[in-house]
Amino acid sequence: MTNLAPKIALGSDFLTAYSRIPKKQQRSVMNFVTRFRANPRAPGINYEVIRHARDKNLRSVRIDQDYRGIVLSPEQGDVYVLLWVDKHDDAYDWAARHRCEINPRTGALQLYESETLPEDQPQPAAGKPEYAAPQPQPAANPLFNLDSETLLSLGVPAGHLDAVQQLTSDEQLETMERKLPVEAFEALYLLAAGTSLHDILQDYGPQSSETIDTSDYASALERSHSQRQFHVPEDEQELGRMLNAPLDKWRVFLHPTQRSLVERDWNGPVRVLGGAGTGKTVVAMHRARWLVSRPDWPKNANLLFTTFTSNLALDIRENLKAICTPEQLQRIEVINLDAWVSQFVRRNGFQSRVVYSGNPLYQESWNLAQGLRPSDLDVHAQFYEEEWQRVILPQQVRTRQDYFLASRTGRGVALNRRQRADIWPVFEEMRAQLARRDAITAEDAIHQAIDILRQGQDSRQYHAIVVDEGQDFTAQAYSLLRHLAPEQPNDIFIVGDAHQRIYQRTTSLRASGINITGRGRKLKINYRTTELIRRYATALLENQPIDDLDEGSDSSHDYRSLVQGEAPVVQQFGNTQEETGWLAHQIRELIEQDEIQASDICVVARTNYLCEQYEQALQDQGLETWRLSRERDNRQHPGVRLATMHRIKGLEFRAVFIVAVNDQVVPLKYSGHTDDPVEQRLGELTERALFHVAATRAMRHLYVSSSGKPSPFL
Ligand SMILES: Nc1ncnc2c1ncn2[C@@H]1O[C@H](COP(=O)(O)OP(=O)(O)OP(=O)(O)O)[C@@H](O)[C@H]1O
Repeated sequence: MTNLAPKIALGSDFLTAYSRIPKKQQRSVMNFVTRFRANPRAPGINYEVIRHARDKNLRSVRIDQDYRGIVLSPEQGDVYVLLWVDKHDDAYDWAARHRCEINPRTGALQLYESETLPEDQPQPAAGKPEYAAPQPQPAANPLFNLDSETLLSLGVPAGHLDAVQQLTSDEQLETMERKLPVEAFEALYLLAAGTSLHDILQDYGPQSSETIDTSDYASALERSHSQRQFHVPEDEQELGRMLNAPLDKWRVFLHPTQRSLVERDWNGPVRVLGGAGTGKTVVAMHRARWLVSRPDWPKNANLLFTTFTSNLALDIRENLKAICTPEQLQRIEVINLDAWVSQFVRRNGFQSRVVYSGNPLYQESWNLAQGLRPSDLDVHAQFYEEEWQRVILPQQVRTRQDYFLASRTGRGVALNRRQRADIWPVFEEMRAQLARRDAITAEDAIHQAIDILRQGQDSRQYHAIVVDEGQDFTAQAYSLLRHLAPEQPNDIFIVGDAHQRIYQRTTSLRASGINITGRGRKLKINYRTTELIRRYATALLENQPIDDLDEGSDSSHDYRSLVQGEAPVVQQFGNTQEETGWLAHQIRELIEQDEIQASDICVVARTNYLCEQYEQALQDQGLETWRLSRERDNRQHPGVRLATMHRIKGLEFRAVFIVAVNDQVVPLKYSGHTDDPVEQRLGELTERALFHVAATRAMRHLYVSSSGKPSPFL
């Protein structure tokens, strides 16, 4: 397929190279790219042949006196791909070592390093699966027992088959990373890590049975395997956005497994799982953009993009600006669900304020309701709070009669009918006390919202809904969402990860009327943390029952990071003073030696009180600090960040210090002790999940420290 207008693509590596050159030259590159995009055949653009090039289709172009761009400019077709930019000699050197070609099996446009000259390169017949390159001598204990044909189908270039078949260890494979096309390395890495060949071929192998034309670059650019590395900007605005944030690769380069979730019609609700850092939020944002930019998106219809925490909603609102046009943005309403519910019920005449368990109005009401506890029931005070949270609110038990019928599955203490009758007044009183204060729980407010919708009092509807942090939504919240979007294709798209559930208990989508049968998917590549940090964080939840938001279970055995780096550092100290001394020293080293910005370092503690203490200690040692609040973290603001484990959810930092991981702190010894073994187990799971969330925020460096007796989790 050949388009009439020239096709201009930018490579991901081009943007990385561009981000590294001085600002002044970046301006020249910007001007050049704009001119180039307007007309790549303009007389002022001189394409120079590169001597000793491994790839005969690469040319250099002049940016200014010192800098050169490297462009893939094949003879056939009208396609130009900007691959690299650098100082003159470095650019030529880079160009001499690289190839950019269409893989004859997968059809992906691939960029990789090659040692062979074009004439020495073995050429598999395009698209024909009976490639008969000279079979290399396999190693005695090969890492991969795969024939050439299979390796080609995984995206390994013909010129590297021999080297791959000679590999005998993971370490050797890692040394080949730079030489292999990114997707071929990824496929081999995952294979070596234990993913089945069948699964790898599904994700990385040929995506159709079409015969690949290795000279048709325009078609190659349309394949999702190419689009993780190469992007054709839609217009001048998009080009500007790419060059203004060259390292925010998530804006344009989706992984094929991410893109396959975003750019397609789904015949109903979809649930996407994925460990921390696998790009769930990125996928959810692209999905929202894709939906509202469709030509058939109804005029005046809106998409609801909802989250559990308000902080994440703030971030998403900001980040959507980077990928959406103003018209698309107007169609997307981003709001955390509690805020949405609160606004909705108020608009419909209910003036109650939504309150949570830490709120003084809530606490006052609770204390008064506790006065009605029967004296002869031998249960701990905490039992009532648990009963309220696990039975009364989720099932919307409103009368004594309802309570007799309510399911108490999963509660550790059995209650007979008389006992239920005896304790019911406590909960009735709690609601009455809240009402007296014009307050309502979030759960009751959701119930009210559903009632309003059921009665047709307000007919608010969205054409589609996207949910992030799906693990923290209650069954009732999902019922509400079900009422807010008509059942139709592409109606609800949910991303979540129960390993990170820190606010609620298990959810069942199907029990809330959201049927995802056949539409459950999973993301497996962690883009954020190093593999060793990922493993450490995952081990914190080993052997714990983790659900899939829909009555099934989820495992993390196929979740990986391809980023190499140092192992997490775990340190134990005799007292807090020693720990904070070490902390300040490490932070200084990161800033001075590793050149990490203070604002890219976060110290995390279990409670606000601990955050205050550690903040003071750092300030005493002369370090500037910044406490993360409910506001969006503005990285322009200087200072080492401090946050609780709850607050750091959804964020990421180059270095994370989890401090005071002490006995009685992690897990936090609650003031209200529970006797219920089920509650104890779930409480511990939540504490582990919190620790896991904190650990998975670290991109490159993770430090975990304790003083005094360490946490049993260490
Ligand atoms: N296709 C991509 N290309 C480049 N970077 C990506 C891509 N997808 C995700 N990332 C980056 O990976 C990191 C994690 O992404 P994101 O926050 O969407 O993951 P998540 O699964 O929602 O994480 P968590 O559940 O831990 O909050 C971010 O820095 C994001 O920019």
